[in-house]
Amino acid sequence: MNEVVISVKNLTKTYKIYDKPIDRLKEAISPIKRSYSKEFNALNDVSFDVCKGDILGILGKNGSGKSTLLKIITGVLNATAGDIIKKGKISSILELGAGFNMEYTGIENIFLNGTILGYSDVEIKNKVNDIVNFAAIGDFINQPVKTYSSGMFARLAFSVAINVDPDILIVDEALAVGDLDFQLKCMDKFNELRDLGKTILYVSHDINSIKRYCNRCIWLRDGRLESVGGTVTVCDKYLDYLKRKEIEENSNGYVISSDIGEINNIELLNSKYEKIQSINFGEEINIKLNFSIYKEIKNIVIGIAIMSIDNKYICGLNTLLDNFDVEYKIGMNSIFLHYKNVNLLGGSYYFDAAIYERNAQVPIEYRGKMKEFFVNTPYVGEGIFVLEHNWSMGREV
Ligand SMILES: Nc1ncnc2c1ncn2[C@@H]1O[C@H](COP(=O)(O)OP(=O)(O)OP(=O)(O)O)[C@@H](O)[C@H]1O
Repeated sequence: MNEVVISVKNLTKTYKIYDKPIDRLKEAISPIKRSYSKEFNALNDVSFDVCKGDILGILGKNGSGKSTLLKIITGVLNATAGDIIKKGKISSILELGAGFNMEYTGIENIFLNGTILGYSDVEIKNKVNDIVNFAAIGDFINQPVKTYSSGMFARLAFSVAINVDPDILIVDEALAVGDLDFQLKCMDKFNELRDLGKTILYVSHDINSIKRYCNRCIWLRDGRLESVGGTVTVCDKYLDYLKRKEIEENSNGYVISSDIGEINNIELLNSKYEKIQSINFGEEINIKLNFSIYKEIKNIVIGIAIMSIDNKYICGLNTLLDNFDVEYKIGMNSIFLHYKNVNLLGGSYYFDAAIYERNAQVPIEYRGKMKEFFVNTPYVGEGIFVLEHNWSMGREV
């Protein structure tokens, strides 16, 4: 069991919200202590642990409470309730240069920040050269920071945060500071800290970068901890949630029906024809579609499509395209569709199913979003699916 370096227990942060600015004053001077505010929980009973060496990704939409959580962890904000236990020096790139004094020179600010972090003068002197070289802002290092451009300011602040040898580093989307050279240096430093086994808390809206760097994730939703666990699982759940939010409610279950036939249900089966609830990446599966035909009709076509939950058309197959004759009888029928390798990337998808007349033009019955399924995928690629592939250097395969 790894050593826990941050333990967050039942953390709640409550703000008072006022409809009008004047209400704040009215409340402050009300002789009968009348309330003019509503309470709002930016964080609501959040608990999780971070272990030494974890790179914890923090996911959540705008306003979900990520910065509030990080500010409480770094100590610039107090919680309303709950506890945090922290072990080690925390350096944060959360509010770049928040601890800087604008009248001081760059060098003086390096000492100021180092002292705030608890380093002695001698320890800071040993780090100054690294910080100055990393920031690479030339002679400006001896000028007051109020004369800096915003880019220079960010470079120095970033350089201090990342070079002070923290035990725990908090990075908030800020790795994209400065020009390409500086970004590459930052990424190298980030990798170096990771390889040294430092603990990193990383907030980003770029889910692929979270998947690339983090081993664990938390997802905050409206101030509550919605999910905590392995990166791929939490990211895929979060992506599903984002996609679902995007699609309109009324796009659920598009149906066309007639009295000629009916689609009864779809079953998801593994290669041994046993029922399954979810699919593992690359798995061989079978789909059993049960349908009924009530009236004689010349030839029918069966179609099954896979749609992503944000309604992208992933793969549509039908018996006409595959030259497969559907030999139906009046009454209940079953047809099987065999997929060899389901190389879909992780997340939720739907099956649409349809019965068409012989030209696959007119639907006898169409059932949209008929069955939802989930694909479990390790982090093997980005996008929607992974084509079978291999790499080679300097020669054709
Ligand atoms: N001082 C404050 N008074 C009232 N509400 C606040 C205050 N500070 C933050 N909030 C609210 O708390 C919620 C959480 O804010 P927070 O900045 O933590 O979100 P976030 O997840 O970091 O968002 P983003 O991704 O946009 O940075 C938001 O609804 C925000 O409006």
